[in-house]
Amino acid sequence: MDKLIISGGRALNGSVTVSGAKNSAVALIPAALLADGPVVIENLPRIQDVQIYFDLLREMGADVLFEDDWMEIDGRPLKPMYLPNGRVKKLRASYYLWGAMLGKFGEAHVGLPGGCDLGPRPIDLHIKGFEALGATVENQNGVLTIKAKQLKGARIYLDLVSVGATINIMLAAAKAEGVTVIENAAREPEIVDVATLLNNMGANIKGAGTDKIRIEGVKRLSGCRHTIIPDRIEAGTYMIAAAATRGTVTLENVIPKHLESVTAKLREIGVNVEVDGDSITVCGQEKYRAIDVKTNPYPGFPTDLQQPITALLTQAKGISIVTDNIYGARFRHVDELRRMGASIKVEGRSALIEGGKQLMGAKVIASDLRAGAALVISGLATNGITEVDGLEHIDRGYENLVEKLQKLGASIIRRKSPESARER
Ligand SMILES: CC(=O)N[C@H]1[C@@H](OP(=O)(O)OP(=O)(O)OC[C@H]2O[C@@H](n3ccc(=O)[nH]c3=O)[C@H](O)[C@@H]2O)O[C@H](CO)[C@@H](O)[C@@H]1O
Ligand SMILES: C=C(OP(=O)(O)O)C(=O)O
Repeated sequence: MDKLIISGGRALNGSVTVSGAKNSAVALIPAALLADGPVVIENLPRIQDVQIYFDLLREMGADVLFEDDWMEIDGRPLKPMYLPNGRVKKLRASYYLWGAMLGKFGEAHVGLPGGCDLGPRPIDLHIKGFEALGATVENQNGVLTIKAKQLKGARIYLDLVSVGATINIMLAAAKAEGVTVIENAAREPEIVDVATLLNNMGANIKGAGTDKIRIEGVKRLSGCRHTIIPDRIEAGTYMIAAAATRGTVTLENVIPKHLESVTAKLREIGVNVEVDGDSITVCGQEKYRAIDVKTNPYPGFPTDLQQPITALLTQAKGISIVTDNIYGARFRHVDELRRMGASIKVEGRSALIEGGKQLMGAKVIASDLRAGAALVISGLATNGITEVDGLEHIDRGYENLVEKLQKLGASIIRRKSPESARER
């Protein structure tokens, strides 16, 4: 397997352009299948999750072209085929094929998804949503068969705020008969992005970005062009990396509003953050304060930056408490940070970090995407050599990570395994 080799202790300096959002991309691609015509999606990140989706669409028989940062998708040749596992297990967002196929054909046969192992990731709310729209849902050996003669709009209250369930219901309801109202909907920017695409395709969706979304079903959706929003999680990762290495980094192509919770928490730690139009400059400082961080649905602090900010807080003198209210077991990075000398205790859904100790380079393994980001940040900020294994997780969500960090002055290389060197 490939590894990252980081020679840490150098400040990151310069500017970095943020890519299109992973969690939008992987929802917009299946959404495009609902159109009776070609949809062009621009600003797509070149990441593994997008590549897997591209391969999946080809496997399903869609006409699809993927060049540079855009993809043209024509779902007209598609048939409601059986997708039990294989690629659908390689990413979380294959769950959107349930909503997209159900909305398009009135039936879907798609296996349970994969994605980051963050502890239990139930799908009961997705099922509840499809059933409320009049579908039957059967789980046969890990494959969901979802069917409806005619999807009918309904009022659906989500017991928990769920990004995936909110988007899946929007996909299924866009062409349903009548009006669907999602209450306690997720408000993440990626939901607004998906609603924007669907509306450009001819859907009638109001309220995306609030906790009440109203979808009036339409008969037909057509092709259009859409540009993906910037990835707030990628941006947040570089903001935290700049702070951890005491560098000065400007992030270009961001929507600062999407990063307000991150900006607020970095300022509380003592990092200087300046916002200017669609760029943010982060200026690291010598000394940091220990703080508490609680993850919550948007606009709260994102769980996807919980692991990276934990890495930064190992440098803040005192005790910080990081609580993950979304994924209470998302702490597999902690053992690896301990290997680097961090003093962190996990109690329930919180990590207690005794910061201010000098970390050291070590051989560590990324157990999931953002654990990988946390380990890279620690490696960059720590004197000595850090080797990060488990790159298949990092590749799922960060476009050109090594190149972007090298441009900021980091000493980081990807060492190819003999197998992957042979493949090239
Ligand atoms: C592809 C994608 O967009 N992934 C994101 C999405 O994941 P994902 O869509 O899987 O996460 P959800 O927003 O659905 O999960 C939020 C919470 O609801 C719970 N839940 C969810 C669905 C369900 O049917 N039942 C249930 O109990 C989950 O266990 C979790 O505690 O949102 C997460 C929370 O912001 C992010 O970490 C992921 O990066
Ligand atoms: C958890 C994440 O992704 P996924 O839901 O795709 O596994 C993530 O992006 O941090």
